[in-house]
Amino acid sequence: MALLETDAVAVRFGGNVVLDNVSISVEPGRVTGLIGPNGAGKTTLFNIVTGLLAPTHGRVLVDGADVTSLPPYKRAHRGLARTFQRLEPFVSLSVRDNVRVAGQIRNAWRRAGRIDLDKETDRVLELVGLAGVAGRDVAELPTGQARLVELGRALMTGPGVLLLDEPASGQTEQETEAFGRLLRRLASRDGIAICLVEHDVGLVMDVCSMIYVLDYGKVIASGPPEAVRADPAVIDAYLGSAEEGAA
Ligand SMILES: Nc1ncnc2c1ncn2[C@@H]1O[C@H](COP(=O)(O)OP(=O)(O)OP(=O)(O)O)[C@@H](O)[C@H]1O
Repeated sequence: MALLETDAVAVRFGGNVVLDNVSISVEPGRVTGLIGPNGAGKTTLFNIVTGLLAPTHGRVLVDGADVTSLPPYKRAHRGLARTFQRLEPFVSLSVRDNVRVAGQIRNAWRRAGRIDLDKETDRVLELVGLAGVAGRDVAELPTGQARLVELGRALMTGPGVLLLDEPASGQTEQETEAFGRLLRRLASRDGIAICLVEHDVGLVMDVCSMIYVLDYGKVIASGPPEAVRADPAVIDAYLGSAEEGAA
């Protein structure tokens, strides 16, 4: 069963329809891709899912429950976590403290099942590959590693659903390969339902078992990577130029 669903979500800004009848399902244990050209509405959909923006129509369901009218923090309590396209680390803190602070917040929410902060911080830093730079000031890190700090913070909340907005941008090729392995592991081993917005088509095709393609706010295709990659409408709207750009 899907852990996250959007049901016929639509949003309009003034007269501008930015999302139209968007229904997606994100299942635990899988990486689900959300791709499409710039301005297609991917970040807007994340904003609706996390509660930063209210849809004009439609619903957001987490584990079958309608959360459409819940504020962002209540959705976070239900296991939604997100990283942002624009990095927003706490620049005055070390890598370790950036990650640890998210665990403090988690412990403040959950009376039962509080985590051992130091132990969990160590585990997450190791998992995302930042143990070697834990003491560094986060402002000194290159973008690729700074993105891992964001991922580490999201993981400290113990998410059931993880929404990642262009997490590989600014990563080197090697970093992206390691990142792909990490995403697969988070899904298959920890059972997290991951939704990945990413312009690195190679990464998306590699890690996703299901992909939705948005164009001008509409889902124009969905399915496994092979089917999406071969779909003429997708090639026309996005993959032709995205893959040329990446080559
Ligand atoms: N608050 C807002 N008010 C008005 N228009 C907005 C607002 N937020 C987003 N838009 C518009 O909605 C459209 C979708 O933007 P969005 O950022 O969701 O696209 P995207 O698919 O994430 O693009 P990218 O790949 O460039 O990140 C764009 O045309 C954008 O200008």
